Amino acid sequence: MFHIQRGVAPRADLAIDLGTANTLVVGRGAGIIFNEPTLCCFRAGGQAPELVAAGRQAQDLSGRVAKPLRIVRPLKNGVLSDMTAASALIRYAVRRHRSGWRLGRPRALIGVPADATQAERSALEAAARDAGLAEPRLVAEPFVSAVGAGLPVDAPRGTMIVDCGAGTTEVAVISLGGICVSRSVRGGSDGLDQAIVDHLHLKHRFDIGPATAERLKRELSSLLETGEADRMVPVCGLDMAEGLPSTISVPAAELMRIWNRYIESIVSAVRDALSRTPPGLAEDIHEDGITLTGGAAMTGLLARRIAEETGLPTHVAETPLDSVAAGLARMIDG
Ligand SMILES: Nc1ncnc2c1ncn2[C@@H]1O[C@H](COP(=O)(O)OP(=O)(O)OP(=O)(O)O)[C@@H](O)[C@H]1O
Repeated sequence: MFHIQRGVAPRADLAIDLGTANTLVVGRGAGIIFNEPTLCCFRAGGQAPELVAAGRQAQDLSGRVAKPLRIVRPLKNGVLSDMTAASALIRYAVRRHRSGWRLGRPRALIGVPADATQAERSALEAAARDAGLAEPRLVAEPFVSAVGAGLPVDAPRGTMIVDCGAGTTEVAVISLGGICVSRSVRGGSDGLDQAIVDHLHLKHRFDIGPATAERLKRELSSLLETGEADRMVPVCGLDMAEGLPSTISVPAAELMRIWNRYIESIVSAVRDALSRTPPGLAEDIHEDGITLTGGAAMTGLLARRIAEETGLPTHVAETPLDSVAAGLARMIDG
């Protein structure tokens, strides 16, 4: 069982939800003080790469830079893939609010996937220290998002949370302040973007950029949710045969297969977690249902399909994108 370390949280000055797609920083007593994409833009050359932009400014440059500039995603599948970029982003995210803390390095609470390996945890702690934070403490993200969603995590009652992020989907059964069962699917909603890019490239010989893939994914998710799969979706990009910018129309139904694969992997993780849940806690989940958090839960499609496949009531948290940050805020505010 993953138990939260009591007494650690109230001592933190700030808390960080370093997500694959979005990074949020919460200040003690100040709420969310930073909420921007997890992206950096570096200029190569010299001894070390120079940070040119981070967060929203880096996103504005994404898909539009050429050498010596390079867009870097510090995380992949929920865990650090580039220490230098992660540490630069953390430093950037907390810099404006440094004056709010008393002298010294701020102490931080940081969310981490429940199944992160020791090496992945150590890398995150090292990046945080390198960014000027003291005593970084890690907490399991599904637990924190359950706190943020207002679930009764301390009660002697089984609660199931599915945190649907960009890089990882985490399923957890929580009771008495700890995680009893957890399952992870490495590869979250961002995998859909890449699958859409690959599909258009292979089937239509048509290339699109990351911003178009993200927009297309959201548009498709709402069409599929409202049962409008027969609609044609205009896609703007580069026609590879002609070598010219162009617009094509693709039936939403054609991309349904991509969604199905993603949803099936989540449903199978939920089923697996349920099958390993002690019967008493499973009965509680049968009564209370499943709660979804994370940005990918924004589409009702996911909740509907999980409810259909498990027969359990499935709810989306009130502000799914901010659940981890809301949980971190509650923990550091004591
Ligand atoms: N309306 C929507 N429909 C579908 N997907 C959405 C919608 N809104 C946001 N998303 C997706 O949610 C993801 C971002 O969610 P979130 O911020 O919870 O992830 P993260 O915390 O950065 O990732 P992780 O926890 O996996 O490291 C992105 O992949 C984004 O495309």
